Amino acid sequence: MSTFRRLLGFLRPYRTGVVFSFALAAAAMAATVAIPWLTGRAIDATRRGDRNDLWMLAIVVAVAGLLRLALSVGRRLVAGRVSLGVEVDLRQRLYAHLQSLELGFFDHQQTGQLMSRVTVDLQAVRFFLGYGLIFIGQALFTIVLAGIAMFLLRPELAAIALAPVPFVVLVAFRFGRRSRPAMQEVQQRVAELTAEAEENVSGVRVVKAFAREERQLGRFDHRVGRVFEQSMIATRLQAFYAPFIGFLPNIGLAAILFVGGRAVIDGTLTVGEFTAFYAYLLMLIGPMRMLGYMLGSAQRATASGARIFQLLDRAPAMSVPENAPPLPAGAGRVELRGVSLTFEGSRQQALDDVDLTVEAGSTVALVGGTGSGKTALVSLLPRLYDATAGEVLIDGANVRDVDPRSLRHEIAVVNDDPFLFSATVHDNIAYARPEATREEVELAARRARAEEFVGELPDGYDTMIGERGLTLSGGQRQRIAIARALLANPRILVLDDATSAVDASTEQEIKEALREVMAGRTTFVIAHRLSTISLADDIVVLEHGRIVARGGHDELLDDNELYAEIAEAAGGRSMPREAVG
Ligand SMILES: Nc1ncnc2c1ncn2[C@@H]1O[C@H](COP(=O)(O)OP(=O)(O)OP(=O)(O)O)[C@@H](O)[C@H]1O
Repeated sequence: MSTFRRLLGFLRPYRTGVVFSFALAAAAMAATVAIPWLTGRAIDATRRGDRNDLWMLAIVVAVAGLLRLALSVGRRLVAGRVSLGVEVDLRQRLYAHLQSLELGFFDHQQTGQLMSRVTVDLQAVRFFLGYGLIFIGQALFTIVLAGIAMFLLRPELAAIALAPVPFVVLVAFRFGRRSRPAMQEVQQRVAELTAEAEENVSGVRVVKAFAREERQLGRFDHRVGRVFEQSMIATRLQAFYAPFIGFLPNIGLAAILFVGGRAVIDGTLTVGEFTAFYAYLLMLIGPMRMLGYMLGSAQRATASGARIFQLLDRAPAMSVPENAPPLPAGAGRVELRGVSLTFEGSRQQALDDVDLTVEAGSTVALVGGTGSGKTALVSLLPRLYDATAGEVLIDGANVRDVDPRSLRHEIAVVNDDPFLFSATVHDNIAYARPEATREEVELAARRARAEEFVGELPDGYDTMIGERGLTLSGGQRQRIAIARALLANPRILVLDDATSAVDASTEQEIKEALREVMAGRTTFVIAHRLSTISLADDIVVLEHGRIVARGGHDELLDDNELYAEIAEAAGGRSMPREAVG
């Protein structure tokens, strides 16, 4: 189905509004078209010296004007409602669709590109659907009505006056064909510009830290230049075609002056009729210009629509069986059977034939060099990614067969660079359980050793945290994230480098608190410090996506060279005391 027809589909819920605004527009135009005819009769009445008729006609013209005013106000109100309604629907649909897409999709997207689609492209579409279409309808209607009025007045003159119309259609068609690809490229470049701006703002710390403002400015200027160049191409097309469409009726005007003027001299046409005719022709110029302009906006909307549909047509890759049951009750036993994972767009396997069973309630540490697949492994548990091969089972249920919401409810992940929302500390901690009481939130914060610094914030738990929590230190953010995970009260807890940014003594405190929380939960710990690894009963060593060893610290030190190396780098060969026993 063509993009244009699909766009029209968005108007379906507003059928009544659309029909109504077209009807109002048509009635307003009928009143407008009546005015030149009435004017013509008034001029003839003047020539006859008929004061009564003149008086009557003046009143009727005023009434027609008032009618037109009322109808136009009504039309604008109804059309505005349709336009804004389409905007709301489109926004909600796009946003709901984005939410339904799997994490892997976002790995390959630039935030700015997505933002541009949900803002710039959406505006173009809603403007056209809400107003543009009605303007086009109104313009066509005026041309048809004025044409009929002219034919009724004088068919042969009308034929001359309307002769340019087929050319107008032809020119408009050519304009459309040339301008659509140009507009599509403009929209694409605007999206690139938005992406650049977004990265500059998000990455402002790095930009400042390396004093690279000028380089960023240079890149931004380059993008701005690209938008300018392409917009100029589109503008040149519009600059030529739109006035040209408006110019064509002027030819008719000249012809009518000549032919009609002669008819008046010959006495076969009254001055009033001639004036009315002339007024009709003038009346055509506006709508024809409007047609040219609106056809441009139709091209823009179609280009934008294509970009929006590209997004809407991207089906979620992660399928969930219909009526999938919730995760069955259990204590959090995890089993990976022959699991492999290759990320989209990657040639290398992140996990290669991994078999791993973690008994309920136990704590396992994953260690390995960077890129060895630790994060990849734990991201399979809440089904953030699907394994390319093999099965992931939690309490005996394949994660692919259960409702992902219930699954994710039971698994909390804390990583090294947690994302916090622009909201209060309380709301950030209570993110997974907004109904949690203040006491529960405070208890979670106490356990995560966040209580003290939260108490020092200006409004305590009600302090607003800046975007992404950037007003807090890395260690503070991690503690809020741990509190958030603890409050969720999950069956399985994943701490992926979750204490990497806190100092050793705070980590020690968090660890003690975690011991208490970890009791009765299955916990995965990814850490580079031996002191954190010591939280685990059991250590799994990963290398190039494969499990190469598993066991206790001492055992692995003796048996596994890679582990011995990692342990050495992580703080020495001997385990901290509290880990023993
Ligand atoms: N979203 C992704 N898309 C494509 N490739 C990815 C993605 N995430 C990770 N990878 C790749 O998969 C491999 C395993 O990555 P993973 O993040 O699991 O490593 P890790 O062991 O957690 O490392 P680190 O200790 O540095 O965090 C790496 O080669 C990485 O480049």
